[in-house]
Amino acid sequence: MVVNSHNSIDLTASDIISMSDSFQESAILQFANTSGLFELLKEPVTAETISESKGWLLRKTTLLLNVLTSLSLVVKSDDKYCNTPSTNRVLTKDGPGYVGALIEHQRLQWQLWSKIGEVISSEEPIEGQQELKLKKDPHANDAFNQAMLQLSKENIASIVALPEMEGEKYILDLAGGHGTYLSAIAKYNPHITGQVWDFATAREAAQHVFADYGVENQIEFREADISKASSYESVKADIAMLNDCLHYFEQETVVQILSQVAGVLRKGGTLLITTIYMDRDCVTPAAAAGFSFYMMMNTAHGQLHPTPWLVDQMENIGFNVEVRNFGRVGTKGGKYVLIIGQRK
Ligand SMILES: C[S@@+](CC[C@H](N)C(=O)[O-])C[C@H]1O[C@@H](n2cnc3c(N)ncnc32)[C@H](O)[C@@H]1O
Repeated sequence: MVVNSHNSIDLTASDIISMSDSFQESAILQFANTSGLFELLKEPVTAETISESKGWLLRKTTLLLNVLTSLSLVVKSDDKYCNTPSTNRVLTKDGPGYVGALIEHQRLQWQLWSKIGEVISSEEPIEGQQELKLKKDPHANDAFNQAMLQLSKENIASIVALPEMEGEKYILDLAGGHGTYLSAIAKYNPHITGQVWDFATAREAAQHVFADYGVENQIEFREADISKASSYESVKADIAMLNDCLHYFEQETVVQILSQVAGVLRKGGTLLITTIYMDRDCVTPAAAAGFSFYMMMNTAHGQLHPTPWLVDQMENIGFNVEVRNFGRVGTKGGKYVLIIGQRK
């Protein structure tokens, strides 16, 4: 790999072949996750034990365990295999950073990703995209909501700690899905009330989360489309959140949503947006361009919006805006930001 004078990378043939091969690693990881293999590898065990407990052929089970070892997901010592500490943390159900639902959500996208040509030619949602799939596939819907919940966990403490969360406030968690942000805020401050707005497909997950946090008396779920002006009629709020959701919409709709949200916020009210950061060039950081394409694949109107463009729109609408780095820096230079808008 050579970095040339324009900072683009001159890939070698071997880089390109690795790029093409990388689907194999995804498939292996996703199969191990969905089959429950990592739950069996919390303690050192032989390939025979795994093969018997799963009903898999011993020779092929051994090959799977060896390749998982080569991928650093498992360690092999003598004849026994065992999860690495990071696999225990991230890929077993009682691990503190468990993301198994997210990996399952990715696994369920194999068929969709074989249809890039169809997606790129269609204005309408196609089979396998979220608009059609989540309504009719309870397993996919559950994996999606749990995946989003798992991803939000890293951000919750920073949102709860914002000074804006003090006092008696009415908060809207727009496209709030599982409702974890608002539940955590309401648990921290019993004077908080509010609503989580999302589609019917998120209701059950959100109601479980409200009960887990013990905040059912403070907040409620409302089935509402955040892109429709009618959803905002007669609504007033002190704080609105648009966390990780503006990438479901084309630019024109984003501007409408921001204006509608500005219209419901009281003077001095706050709009919070968490998002993956993207530069104006729509290419950097590389992780952002990848995520933008991922949203195009998963939804009919999805794409990530450049963060400076979002800030411009908010300022035009009448917000004082601040952008803070937020959460950890991801792979391929990816980073997360919290955009805070104060209504003038
Ligand atoms: C990536 S999830 C984010 C959930 C939550 N805000 C978070 O940050 O974890 C995006 C959510 O937007 C919801 N959504 C997408 N389009 C919507 C719309 N037009 N109206 C309401 N919710 C919508 C989806 O159903 C999904 O729950």
